[in-house]
Amino acid sequence: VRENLTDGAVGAIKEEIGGKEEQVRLCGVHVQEGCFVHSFEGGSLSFQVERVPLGWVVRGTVEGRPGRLEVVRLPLRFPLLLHSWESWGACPLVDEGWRFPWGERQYEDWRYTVSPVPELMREGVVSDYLVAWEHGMAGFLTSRYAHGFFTVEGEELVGYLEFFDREFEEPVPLEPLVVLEGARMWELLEGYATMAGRENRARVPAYSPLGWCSWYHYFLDLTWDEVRKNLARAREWPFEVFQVDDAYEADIGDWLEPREGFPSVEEMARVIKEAGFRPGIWTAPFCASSTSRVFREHPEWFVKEDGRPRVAFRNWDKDIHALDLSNPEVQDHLTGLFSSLRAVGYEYFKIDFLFAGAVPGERYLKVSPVEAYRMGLETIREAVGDAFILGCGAPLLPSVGLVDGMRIGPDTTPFWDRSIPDNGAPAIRYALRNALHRAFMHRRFWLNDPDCLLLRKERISLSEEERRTFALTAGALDGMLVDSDDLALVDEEGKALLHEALSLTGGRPHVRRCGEACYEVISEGTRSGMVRLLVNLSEEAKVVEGTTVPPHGTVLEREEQALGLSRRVEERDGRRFTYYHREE
Ligand SMILES: OCC1=C[C@H](O)[C@H](F)[C@@H](O)[C@H]1O
Repeated sequence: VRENLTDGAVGAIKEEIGGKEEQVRLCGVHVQEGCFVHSFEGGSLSFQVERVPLGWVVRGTVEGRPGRLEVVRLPLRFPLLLHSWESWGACPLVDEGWRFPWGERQYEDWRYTVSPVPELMREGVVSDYLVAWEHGMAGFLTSRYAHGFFTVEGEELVGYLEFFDREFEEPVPLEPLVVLEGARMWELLEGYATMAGRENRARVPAYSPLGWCSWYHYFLDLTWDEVRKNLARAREWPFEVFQVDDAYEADIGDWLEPREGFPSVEEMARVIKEAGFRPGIWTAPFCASSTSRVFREHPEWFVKEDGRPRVAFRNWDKDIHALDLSNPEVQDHLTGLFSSLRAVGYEYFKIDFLFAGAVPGERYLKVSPVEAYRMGLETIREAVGDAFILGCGAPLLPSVGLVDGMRIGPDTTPFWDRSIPDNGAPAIRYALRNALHRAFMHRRFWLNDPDCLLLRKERISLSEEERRTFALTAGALDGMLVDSDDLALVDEEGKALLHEALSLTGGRPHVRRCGEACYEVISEGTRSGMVRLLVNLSEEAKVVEGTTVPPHGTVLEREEQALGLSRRVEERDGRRFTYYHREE
């Protein structure tokens, strides 16, 4: 169905990028195949440039004290797809003159959710890990030592590797960089994600757990009684996982101590398992509040600033500190916590606010924040074995290969957007936009989690159309489907919507932008054959190839009939070949 690029389109693309190639400079060298050495004050970089289909790959090693290393300069073309370093971060398509819409107190209390180098986003435009434009993209394939990002500088896009104050006595691998041009943005992003997924040995579970989560109905007002009520009703639903979210714990950081009114975490797991579900639990494992026992008893375990534990962010009306994940005692603490939770029966771990593990500061080992973060995540991965890990509020590229699912957008909300700025704050509209803009990561990095479905008609300010838009988009994108309602408030229509979303999963989704805040998702091989979903996130109706899509709405076309296609299936060598043909 996805028409190939016509000769004219290829010609136009070549025209657009032709001649700009010599404007691509790598460490100051005009891009060309070969091996190069680039010296900087305090060290040197040896790199090789290799041509690949549609672009270049740069690999190499770096030693000494690189600090913030300029790697590439590219011609600047708007509109730009900007990318943010962690789950909740905004991924907008922007035009010249755009500036990040900082919220009130966001810089003081939340700046490290925006970027590990937030000061840059105050003055200019930063895109973390990758950046893309109509027919091109540039991106780093790994983030093991350094944080890779791009800035807009005059008429150029400049790519950097931030090593913070790290010094390397021996050469270490450079985070490989790819520059791809000559096809549509979404196709290039899929190609990039395939390369990066392989580079990081991505974990992609064969199936996506269907579940229930307490957060988006109860928030911190959850009671054990409400958990048990939903557990009883969940038997009438197709859930496998039943996950208790934030609210059960005595304090942030004291995960094995239940809040008053809750049983032990062991008892919670036993009750959930006895009801026939796979127990899931939420933690923010790299965080501890200033009032927590773990912080009071081990202040030396935390990332410092000028010798004192720094405040990584503020939430829950508290100062939250970040565990120093390079400290062996902290790693032992995390191993003890997660092996205990695994031992009492938890099979699904939603680990949240992970960005805290990568905030800059003074640590036990002289490693970068990125290295420390990966030490902490590797510790949890090893402790839980084959259990499912859902990352959240997580630096994305350093997490590939260590988590099974990943939240790829801001929190959903029981309202559309209430004119909330597009800066990572909770809003279902931007959760959907991120799910569409980051669809290229799905099943290449992990399973994408667009956040929870809201199916209830009461105590919610979403229209039926808006609830349907989220559910069907999550399904068509083959995203994780986790419901978050008081099940007593969900009627048969709501349950049917979950099943309709489920029927759209299992395919290979491709996203194409078809106008301002309007998208086409085509997915082949879903549970209901090929589907095409038009999604309109804007405030006015949009017409896409003759089809009118309502504001905040969708139009779903199923199967080949709706698409004017004939289908032929052939079984050969034990494999099924499905051919779709459009009658001209
Ligand atoms: O505090 C609970 C919580 C915080 C973050 O926003 C997560 F994204 C949201 O899903 C919820 O788990």
